[in-house]
Amino acid sequence: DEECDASAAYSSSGGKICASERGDGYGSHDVIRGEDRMIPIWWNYDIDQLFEDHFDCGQIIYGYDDGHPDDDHDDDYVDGLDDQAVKEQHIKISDPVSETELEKLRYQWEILREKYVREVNIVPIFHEVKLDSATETTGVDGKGGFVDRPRTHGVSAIVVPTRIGDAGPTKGRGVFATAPITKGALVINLDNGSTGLFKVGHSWREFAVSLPREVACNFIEWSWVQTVPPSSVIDEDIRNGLSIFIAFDESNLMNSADWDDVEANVRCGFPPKHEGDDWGPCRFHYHATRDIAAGEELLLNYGDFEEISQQGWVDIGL
Ligand SMILES: C[S@@+](CC[C@H](N)C(=O)[O-])C[C@H]1O[C@@H](n2cnc3c(N)ncnc32)[C@H](O)[C@@H]1O
Repeated sequence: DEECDASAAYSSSGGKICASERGDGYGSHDVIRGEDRMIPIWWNYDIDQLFEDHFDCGQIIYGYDDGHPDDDHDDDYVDGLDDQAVKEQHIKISDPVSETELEKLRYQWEILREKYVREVNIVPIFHEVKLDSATETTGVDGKGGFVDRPRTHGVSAIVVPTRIGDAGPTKGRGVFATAPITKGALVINLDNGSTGLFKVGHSWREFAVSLPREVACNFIEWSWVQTVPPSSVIDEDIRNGLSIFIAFDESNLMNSADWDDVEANVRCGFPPKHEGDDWGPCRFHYHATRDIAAGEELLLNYGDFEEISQQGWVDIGL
């Protein structure tokens, strides 16, 4: 095939990469021509290769495109922010996220939830759909325009009053309290029948590559890997042990405090009854570590539930 030969490159294993479909933002037609079979080029990609090479997410996701496309993107989060600005970021009153952006996010959560229910559903999702009005305009038509579509709501894992706000140029969107939250209060309940789970890295990879580009990039950003401890010796919950999780609501917009060296105000597990005792195990509940004022950003320590090294992704096959 001439078109393929003209632009052919060779993979490290010697297979020819047919790049004729490159540049459409999906890349799912790229194949490595092996001896006698065609393997999609993304087949063995790890999470970073999916994000960078397959979807080129840096071009469309906040915080990555800072004019230094060759930089390791991990450094971009802190580029240009002095320490004081970083420390103050979580208490400043955030700009709201536009209604258009919110509609797009809600629509993307619906796409992910519906696809998960159809194709994976390892833990049954309560697929609650509530119609406010049949005529409300919401959702995108795939070309950036809006189409008429009934407004749907899923259940949210966040159980306190919050809104989505702009958390700053490097962080993207974040979750902000809209009313005071008392120390020890339940903030997030991921045990609410609205959290997806993958046990095998490759099924998560296949799910990701079959999504439209922007949804895929968000899906990759929002997924996390966690080793959940059993609640007792006879607990055989399939969610125990190493899994990839994805929430289908605004809880997946919570940013990390430990990346900015500020104190987290929300923590996975159960607060101790007596000051100074240990927190209970981190499964699916998150509580306020102190009183939180209206306007503050809700911040977790990602390090409390996933390894900072991200070794879990490697262990699960990504
Ligand atoms: C679970 S999402 C959080 C929501 C994300 N801000 C958004 O708008 O979609 C995780 C991603 O948020 C960003 N993030 C979270 N905490 C951050 C921080 N402290 N500084 C910079 N970026 C952060 C990173 O891009 C990370 O991969």
